[in-house]
Amino acid sequence: MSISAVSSGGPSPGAAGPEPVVEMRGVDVVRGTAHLLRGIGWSVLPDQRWVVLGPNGAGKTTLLQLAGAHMHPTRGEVRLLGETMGAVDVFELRPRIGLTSAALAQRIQPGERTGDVVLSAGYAVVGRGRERYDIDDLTRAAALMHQWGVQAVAHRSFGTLSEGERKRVQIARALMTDPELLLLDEPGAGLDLGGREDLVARLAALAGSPSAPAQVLVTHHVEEIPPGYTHALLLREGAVVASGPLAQVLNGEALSQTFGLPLTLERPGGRYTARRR
Ligand SMILES: Nc1ncnc2c1ncn2[C@@H]1O[C@H](COP(=O)(O)OP(=O)(O)OP(=O)(O)O)[C@@H](O)[C@H]1O
Repeated sequence: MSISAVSSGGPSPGAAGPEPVVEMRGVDVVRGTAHLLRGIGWSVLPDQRWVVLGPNGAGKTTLLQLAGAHMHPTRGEVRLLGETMGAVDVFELRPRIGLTSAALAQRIQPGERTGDVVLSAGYAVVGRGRERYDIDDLTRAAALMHQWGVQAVAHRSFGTLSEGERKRVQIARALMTDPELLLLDEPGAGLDLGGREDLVARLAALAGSPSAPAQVLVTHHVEEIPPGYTHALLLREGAVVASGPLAQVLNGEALSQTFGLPLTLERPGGRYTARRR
């Protein structure tokens, strides 16, 4: 099997510009009496890199589940890679979207060989079974493991890796299918300072690559926003506080409103930092 030949989702003929990879209109997600998301409107273009910021329980993971075709909205329209959710086979859509999350990481058996965790992504399975891989797959997996600094641990079992190595293995796996959209749910969670800085630098390099997919990064921490990210969506209690180009929407006032406490935001050396006012 070759899993590297995936269309790049370019502009449709006659269209004024590139088609959004994510488009949400009037989206609500309701569970019982709980409104997880309300009235979400959001559009992500192929060359954009978005950070989604918000406190615990704001609805960030729910938003990423929708964008990853792992959930349907209760109301409203979600279009992913030009397809409308509800009118498309999600099993055809999901390989075109790379997703990393704590929930997916928990499905990886600690005894799985790390190289197989990356390689098996094309079959949407965790770990190697009876699948057959061709030389292109093996070459791509090796290149991605090199790019994410985990080639040296390819033969180790996943359970023996450090948290930083695990996070980078998951991103390499998410990129294995050459996705048109990469969704990263709190990739910096649980990392020490060195691990975080290494991850931010690698994500900044990916953000700067013109051939890289559209990217959406969920985090609680402005310090984790990689240089090169272009847009921000700020969420609070399931609703959008602000959304748009990073330089326009990310400021102390919007951040204070999002997190519900008075904050100042600074950007020394191209990196953001926030503290209580
Ligand atoms: N099935 C469900 N039924 C009721 N409430 C739910 C359900 N799933 C999630 N929630 C609630 O919806 C809210 C949003 O959850 P979500 O995981 O999207 O938030 P989050 O912003 O990712 O939070 P965190 O930063 O803590 O990971 C939370 O209050 C959560 O408890």
